[in-house]
Amino acid sequence: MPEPIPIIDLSRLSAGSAEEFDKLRSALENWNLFLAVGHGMEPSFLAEAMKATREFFNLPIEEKQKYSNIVDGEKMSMDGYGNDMVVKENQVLDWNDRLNLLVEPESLRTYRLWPTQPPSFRDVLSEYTVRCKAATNIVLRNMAKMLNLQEEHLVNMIGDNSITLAIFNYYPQCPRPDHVLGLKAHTDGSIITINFADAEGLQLENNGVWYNVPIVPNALVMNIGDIMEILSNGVFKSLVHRVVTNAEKERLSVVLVYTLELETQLEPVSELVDDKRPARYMKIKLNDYMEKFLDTYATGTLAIDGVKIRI
Ligand SMILES: O=C(O)CCC(=O)C(=O)O
Ligand SMILES: [Fe+2]
Repeated sequence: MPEPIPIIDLSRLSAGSAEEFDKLRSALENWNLFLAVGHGMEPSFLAEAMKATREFFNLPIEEKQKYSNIVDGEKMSMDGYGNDMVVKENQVLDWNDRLNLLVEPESLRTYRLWPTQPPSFRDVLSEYTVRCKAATNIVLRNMAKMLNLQEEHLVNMIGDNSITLAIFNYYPQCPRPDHVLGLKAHTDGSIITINFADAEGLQLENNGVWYNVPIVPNALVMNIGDIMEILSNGVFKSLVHRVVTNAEKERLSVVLVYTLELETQLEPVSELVDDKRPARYMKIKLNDYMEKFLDTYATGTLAIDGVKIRI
């Protein structure tokens, strides 16, 4: 049994604590994930964000459909309310209901798809976006140090046009939790992902074993995504995770997925490639990677496996 999933205090990290830095390093090495406290968001603010999410999903279906992700009756857009795009005959569907909203860059927000009910939803999401960014930047500065890069290297890669997606997940009670997953096993197409959930259900894979990610009040779950694995030339690994269903309880999660500009050529940072450690991932435009990502997600395979260079 490995050590328990570590809880990292971001305020200690930003104050330069060497002990917290080592703890974060070991969390990332052993789990590809950690729980973050000291992120500066008051419990009352997090409760408000969760309440707004719950109130949205509690709306009548006709109300939620106003934000549907279906364009012209058939195509699905990245933004909006609805389930996964069904793109394959053999697709395994998830037991969940989702709302996806692009939150950054602000110029690309589709406010038409931002719920007006509950009335607090928009403001809470805008504030949540700003406050999570501060938490993410603390972690990215420390991860850059671990890679022997300049402290701002990763923070600076997230430019003004980088895409951040908010994903609101609702998992209804499920009569047969032994038969269906809330979300099938996957990695995130992110640099880093921040997840705030109201109940257990998230599981991570570590050396072929599934572990429950505990709920620690007011802690955020932060995990490594595919983009970070590629940028770091495999030093950091993208987290394989899934969500199980529950017969008695419904569950909600609010997830922020940080990516780059869609035109970015994804490849390992040049400082991390040399003769001793050649590039382990193929070069690919983020846009193209995202397309592969949706395709592989649908069939339950991993996009990251498709860009690994076998050495
Ligand atoms: O609901 C959760 O806790 C996880 C959601 C997730 O993994 C995702 O939206 O990518
Ligand atoms: Fe995920």
